[in-house]
Amino acid sequence: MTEVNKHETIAAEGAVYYLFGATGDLARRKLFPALFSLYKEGKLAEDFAVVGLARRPRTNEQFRADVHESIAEFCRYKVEDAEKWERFASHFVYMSLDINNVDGFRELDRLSKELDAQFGIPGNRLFYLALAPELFGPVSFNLRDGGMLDSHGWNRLVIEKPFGYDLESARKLNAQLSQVFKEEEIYRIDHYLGKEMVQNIEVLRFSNAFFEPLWNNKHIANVQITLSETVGVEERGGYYDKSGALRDMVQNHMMQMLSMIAMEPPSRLHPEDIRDEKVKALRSLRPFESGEAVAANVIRGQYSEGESKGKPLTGYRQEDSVNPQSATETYFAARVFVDNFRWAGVPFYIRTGKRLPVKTTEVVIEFKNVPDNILFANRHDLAPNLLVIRVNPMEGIYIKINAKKPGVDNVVQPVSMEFCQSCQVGINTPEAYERLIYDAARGESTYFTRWDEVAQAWSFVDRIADAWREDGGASLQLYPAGSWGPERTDKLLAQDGFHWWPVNGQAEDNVIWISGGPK
Ligand SMILES: NC(=O)C1=CN([C@@H]2O[C@H](COP(=O)(O)OP(=O)(O)OC[C@H]3O[C@@H](n4cnc5c(N)ncnc54)[C@H](OP(=O)(O)O)[C@@H]3O)[C@@H](O)[C@H]2O)C=CC1
Ligand SMILES: O=C1O[C@H](COP(=O)(O)O)[C@@H](O)[C@H](O)[C@H]1O
Repeated sequence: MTEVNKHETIAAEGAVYYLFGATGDLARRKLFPALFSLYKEGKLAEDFAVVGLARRPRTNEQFRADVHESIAEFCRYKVEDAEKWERFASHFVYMSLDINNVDGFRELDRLSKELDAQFGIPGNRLFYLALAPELFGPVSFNLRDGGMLDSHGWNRLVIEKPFGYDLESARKLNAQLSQVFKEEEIYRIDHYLGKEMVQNIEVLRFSNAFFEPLWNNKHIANVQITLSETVGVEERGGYYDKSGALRDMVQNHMMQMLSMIAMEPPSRLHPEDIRDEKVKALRSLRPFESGEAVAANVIRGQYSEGESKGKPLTGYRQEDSVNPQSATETYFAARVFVDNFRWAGVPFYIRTGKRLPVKTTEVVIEFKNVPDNILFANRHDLAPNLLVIRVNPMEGIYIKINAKKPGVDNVVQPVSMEFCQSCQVGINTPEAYERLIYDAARGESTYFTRWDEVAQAWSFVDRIADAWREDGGASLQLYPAGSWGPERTDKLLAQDGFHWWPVNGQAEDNVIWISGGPK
């Protein structure tokens, strides 16, 4: 085991995990594999049970076979042998239940008591809602009315995104959940917060003398956040066409990453102190006060037909379950400002889109240049220092610095030094959902979004959505699938004298890599 991976394993307290939506896509691709990984690593001991819940009928055996199939396909650990599998699978049971029928919840309570007794579980209950958002309210009411919240242990509600469609609907949803659960019992998932390198942002900032003193507008020229995807809308057109990139990626993942880069250091490492600082950063975002401000700073794109690696790609409007006249954005870019003492005047450029050339999530911190120095032959074209945080799929950081080119000419050349975390511990290790389920089971809420964060992010995003609604689609720009989005995105930075830095390790040719170079 490498240094990076050395840690003490503490099993979460025993609990029953209620997986609502157990026959769905998220459970199959993410949740079953995450539970298996936690079990393999000893983070789930033997005192747990998983109850799969959905309407369609399944026997326990069929359910366990589904779980096995999902693990074989998606889990980073493999099932070793039949005996070990049987032991793990014996913790899984299935119950057919319609969320709208309270009687089913009473029966679930009876089953829960049997499971508590069978596995020695002290009445702790974790409800994971992998369901369409309109079911979050009804399921909460029926959990309460069906007597599911009256056991001796704790109750926790884990809910998937999207948390509402706008601020108003999010408020309504929150009001429903608050009738049943206290804020500290609600764990709102943003899976980006479960990613290793997103969590690493705080560590890099606050534990390095190299970075901490420079983390402000005196030394940072701009910040660039890219969340690019090569996939199109795939089979999720029904959901995505109503959502678009703004609601699907910006309101949650992008705002969370931005708040972690911009936040002040918390005075204590307590979840509430950290979340207080994040919400303060979100509150400092300069709101777009008019349609003109949105038009000048925000780019809204949609992919049209294009190609990638010689393969033709269809346009968004030709995708299944998408309105052929859709004005939904599959691309978003913006220049935003955090109007506080630390960040005044520093542009944050953010972009996300589907059908872009590479799958990558990266943050680039571009530092201001040093004053002109007469000693250097090429002093007028020194490259700025960069700190690049690679979040996904490759994890790690690299910094770009300037060094003397060997020889007598006093020429300065850019060199990069890299810490490649993926090279040490593998790609996407551990998966975000593992960390988040484990945290929820331990009552650790730092990497879940608190209501005021969600509300603040919606109020920022709603102004953009309002402006777009008013312009009736006029601001939508098409970009060929497989390209880097509408051309205007480059102009947004050029106006300020900047450009997007290459992502996905596509560093410029003239950079020398001190540690092997990007993978
Ligand atoms: N899939 C993904 O990658 C991601 C999903 N999410 C979010 O996770 C949630 C679930 O998504 P996903 O798994 O893709 O959705 P699916 O449509 O694949 O699954 C929905 C699940 O809900 C169950 N269900 C629907 N209605 C009822 C009902 N009345 N009573 C009981 N169960 C019901 C369905 O089972 P049955 O029909 O048998 O009742 C099914 O198991 C959504 O909020 C989504 O936004 C978030 C990020 C990524
Ligand atoms: O939440 C979502 O995230 C995924 C991208 O997640 P990543 O971990 O693969 O970067 C995105 O494809 C999806 O549309 C969105 O709902």
